[in-house]
Amino acid sequence: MKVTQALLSVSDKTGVVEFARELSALGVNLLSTGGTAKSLRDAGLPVTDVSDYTGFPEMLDGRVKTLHPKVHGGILARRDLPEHLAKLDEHAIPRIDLVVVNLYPFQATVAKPDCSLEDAIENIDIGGPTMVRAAAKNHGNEMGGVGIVTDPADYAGIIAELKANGGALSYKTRFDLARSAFTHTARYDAAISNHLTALADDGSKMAYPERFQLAFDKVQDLRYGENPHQSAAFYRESSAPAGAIAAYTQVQGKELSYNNIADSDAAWECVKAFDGVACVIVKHANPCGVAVAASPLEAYKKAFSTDPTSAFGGIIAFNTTVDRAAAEAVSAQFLEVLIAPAYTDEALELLKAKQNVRVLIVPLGTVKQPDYKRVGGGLLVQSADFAPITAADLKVVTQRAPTDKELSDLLFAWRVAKYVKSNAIVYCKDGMTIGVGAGQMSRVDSARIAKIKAENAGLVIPGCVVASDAFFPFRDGLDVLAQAGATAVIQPGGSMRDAEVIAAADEQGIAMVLTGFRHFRH
Ligand SMILES: NC(=O)c1ncn([C@@H]2O[C@H](COP(=O)(O)O)[C@@H](O)[C@H]2O)c1NC=O
Repeated sequence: MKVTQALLSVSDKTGVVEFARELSALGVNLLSTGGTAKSLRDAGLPVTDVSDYTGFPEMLDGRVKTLHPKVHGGILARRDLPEHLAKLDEHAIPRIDLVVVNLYPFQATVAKPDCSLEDAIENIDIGGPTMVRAAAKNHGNEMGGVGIVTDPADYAGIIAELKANGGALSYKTRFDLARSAFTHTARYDAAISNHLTALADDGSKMAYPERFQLAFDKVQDLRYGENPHQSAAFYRESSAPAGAIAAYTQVQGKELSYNNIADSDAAWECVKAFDGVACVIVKHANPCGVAVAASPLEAYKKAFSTDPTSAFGGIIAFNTTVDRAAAEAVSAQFLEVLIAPAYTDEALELLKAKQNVRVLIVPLGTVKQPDYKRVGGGLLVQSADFAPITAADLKVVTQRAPTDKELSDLLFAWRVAKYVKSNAIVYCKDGMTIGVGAGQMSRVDSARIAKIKAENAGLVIPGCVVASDAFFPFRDGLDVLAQAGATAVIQPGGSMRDAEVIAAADEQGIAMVLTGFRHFRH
């Protein structure tokens, strides 16, 4: 069924004039509301104001514009039911076959820090969603129906199809548009609900709404989940920030798996924590090698040497452009995923020889999103673990203060510890990890494991520094580090036995600094 009449009513007027011009050239009659009609008329297009069409003025400050039977009858009449079409004739209501609507900018309005409740309420669109839902519901069938366009990005495709299809939209297109339209209004209402249910009785905004709606779009089905007997898919937030792993572009390699994406996130978040050139190798969501250096090649070599055994099959991330030398070096090991903000052409050329390696480009950027964790029947939500620290924030509690070199390694170790699952103990020296103890139920065991791993890798522990993601509950963990030859420790402090732990450090000539906060990661 040919599109004969379109109603255009948009807040975001991007591209609407060009779109309407094409529609008009295709012989489509244009109806429009105040501001949109003005834009079209100013561009010289023939347009009828909805108020002239219905015989009713826009009223109540725009609260009532399109809410009229002549509009909604024209949209909602089923094209396949003669009695519906007869009813339209009886009341002299022409069909509206295409509805082009996007809504008052509620999300942008409430994102403003000084947004009042009155402002928010006035930006709740009523007539728009009513038309969107009506048109989406009546997308129809093969006999005909209404097209509903809510996204300016769809304008070009619609015009192309109308031109190719004798001025009609296929059922498939109308159905696809209807699904997008219902998503559009669902997300709009979700934003309203999230905003209004976060308002406390005194009008202040609570951090977490009483009712919480989330919006995600499927990127892809995954072959399986964490294990092959689990099904899985990957979803991206509808407003995923730049800098997040979800913003990846895959340049080559096999399809990403569930574990690849989870580990890539861990590697990417960790590598972005460093200002200088850094490389992070992750296995099972834990860094097994982290280093900073003058070049990506050197950073990789240092990171790899922390734990060559675990690096096998790892995820490798750089916070800088991967050049030919670094690409060549990483290609020499078995790796699952390589992540970086950019690659030189030479590096990409070289990586082509390893077609199984998944190569991702992700733009750099700090992500401070809330963190969600599913538990049986519920969702834990918390703010991001974002707590930058400098040397000036540290409190020296031992007789000996760390040297400048120790201090620099301590800050490096603390940054790494944030990304290691608790209990985390990280031995570091010269801007690289020496041994990583991760995910242990006891801190002293983590200290022992990190030491064993350093020894297994043939690395020299004496002279290294150590970060502990949370306080030492007893002196035993500290004693393990001291006996291994560590010379300085960074930890939050705050244990009932801090005095005992500090005394143990003093006994063994260790310099200890406290951060005052911890970095649990479960
Ligand atoms: N009240 C109504 O009948 C009504 N009909 C359409 N709107 C909205 O008015 C906006 C367009 O207005 P204008 O064309 O005047 O710039 C669109 O976002 C549309 O969703 C309405 N506004 C709000 O509810």
